[in-house]
Amino acid sequence: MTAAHAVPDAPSPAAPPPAIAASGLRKRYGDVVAVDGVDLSVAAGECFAFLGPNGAGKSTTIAMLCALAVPSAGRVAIAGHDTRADPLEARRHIGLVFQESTLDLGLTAAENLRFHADLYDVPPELVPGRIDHALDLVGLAGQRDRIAGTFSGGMRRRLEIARALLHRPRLLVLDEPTLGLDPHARARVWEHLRAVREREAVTIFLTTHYLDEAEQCDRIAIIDAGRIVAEGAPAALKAELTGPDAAPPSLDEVFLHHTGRPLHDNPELAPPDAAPASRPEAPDGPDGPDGPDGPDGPDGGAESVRARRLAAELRAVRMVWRRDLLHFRRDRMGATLSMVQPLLFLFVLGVGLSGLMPGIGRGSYQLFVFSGALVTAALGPAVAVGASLLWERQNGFLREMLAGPVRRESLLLGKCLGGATVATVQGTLLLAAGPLIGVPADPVLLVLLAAQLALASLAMTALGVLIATFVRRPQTYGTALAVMMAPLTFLSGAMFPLAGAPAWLSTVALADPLTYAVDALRRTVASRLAAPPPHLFQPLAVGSWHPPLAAEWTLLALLATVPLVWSARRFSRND
Ligand SMILES: Nc1ncnc2c1ncn2[C@@H]1O[C@H](COP(=O)(O)OP(=O)(O)OP(=O)(O)O)[C@@H](O)[C@H]1O
Repeated sequence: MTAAHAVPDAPSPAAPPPAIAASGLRKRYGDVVAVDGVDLSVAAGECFAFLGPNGAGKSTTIAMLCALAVPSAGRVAIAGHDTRADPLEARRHIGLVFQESTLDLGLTAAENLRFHADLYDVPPELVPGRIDHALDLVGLAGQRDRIAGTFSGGMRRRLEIARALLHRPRLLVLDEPTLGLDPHARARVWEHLRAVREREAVTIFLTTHYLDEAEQCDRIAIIDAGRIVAEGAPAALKAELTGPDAAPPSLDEVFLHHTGRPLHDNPELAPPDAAPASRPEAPDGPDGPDGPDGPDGPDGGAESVRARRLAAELRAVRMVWRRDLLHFRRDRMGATLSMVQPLLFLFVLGVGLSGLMPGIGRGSYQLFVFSGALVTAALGPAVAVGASLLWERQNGFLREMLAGPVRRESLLLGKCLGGATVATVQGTLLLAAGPLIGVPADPVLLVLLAAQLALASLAMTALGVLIATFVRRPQTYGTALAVMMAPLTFLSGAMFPLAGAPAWLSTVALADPLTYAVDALRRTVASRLAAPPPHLFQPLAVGSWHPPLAAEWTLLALLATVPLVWSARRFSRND
């Protein structure tokens, strides 16, 4: 990957800005200085390899280059865009392939690409052509409708490369693109990277532990203990070691000379038998269905930039929301299981407990617990969003979303709207059981209940997401929920009238957000009943004051927005 992409000695006035211009980059984690004053300049069109032993600072450097970690000192500009001043614009010009897979393994190859296109605001009319082109480029044209989870490791990597190229970035960053692949899969990845190089106007910056891969790049930098210890074309680095006339050493020896240890002291990373295939003929083909820059290139004034960005944020919200709905539609088992508890609540507890309460007919009691069953139906899917955020943050698609050119608030909003929609649908399904227990089949009532469920679902989702921002492991979140769910449901008055409970219990119940959701739904049901038993259907009391229904709605709206804003602030991009 050398001759056709030589680095210019000095930029001419018409030359594009460097793909990467980094100066004095430093990153400190507590006492650890991970990166210690790195300067890098990678020209547009160059292929640049970043080498270093484990822990040298490669991934940290990549995180700073991609505006995913804020440098402790120093600056980075990507294609002329400063990552501090305008991280979103800088990210628009980067296609990033993480070290670990960030595909959504439950979606097809084409769906993964489509969601990426939405995230990066690719004009919708261009998306089908770009998907075909990108899949073709990495040899996956026949696999577009296959679920990504069924792909081999090599195919996943190639799909990630296709995905990273979909928005036509100026810079393709690959963190160990062939780590863990067998020699054949490794050679295939490189074959396609070369095709990318030939056919797309893209700069490639990659880290690798394979020196034969680094050797194919225009330039190499070796980083050790956070500092760049050598930089130059592979041939020049070798020549430096021995002088121009002597037999050139291997890149291994160059690495050993600069770092004091061989790159492959980790046996897992020893060079495999098969080197990547030699450079193939440049494949024929267009720059892509819409030319090298595409029609979504840079455009005019500040107004149009603001409008474009707002549209991009809204599109990202819709993308995250649609993705959650797609998963819900595919997960029939999950949807069915989460209806079991509310049905038990309504038809088993509703019948069983009525016998324990003297003077209460079974029918009345079932009507009474109906609102609690609705909240229970929505609660499961609502709080599952917090868990899914943690799982996806740890090992999945969320990392891809966080690397995108959209604000984290948009991602969280999309996630919360997705969870709230699923929760509302689940609750609304239970509404269908209402007439069986005497809830009037009144369309106005059903619409009112569905609207309240939607608001309550958004509040429960946002509260779950907020809790998720305080814990690191999904398991911890699961434990926290297991501890909290039963008391919160019990205290909400879902099963017994709070008016009849000891004063201290009714006071504690006021701190439970579910109380307001249950009460608002119950009051709405009662408003349509001919003669609701007054001892069961007493509205919530705060001292001697009965807050009006509108106050409960307002509180639920606040319970939705405050945690959402709070979690957005806590939602760090870079861990
Ligand atoms: N979030 C973090 N908190 C504390 N220390 C960190 C963090 N991330 C990285 N480090 C430390 O910074 C140093 C550089 O880590 P980094 O992951 O950048 O190295 P690397 O060259 O990418 O390593 P590898 O080849 O193993 O992926 C290491 O000492 C690492 O332990």
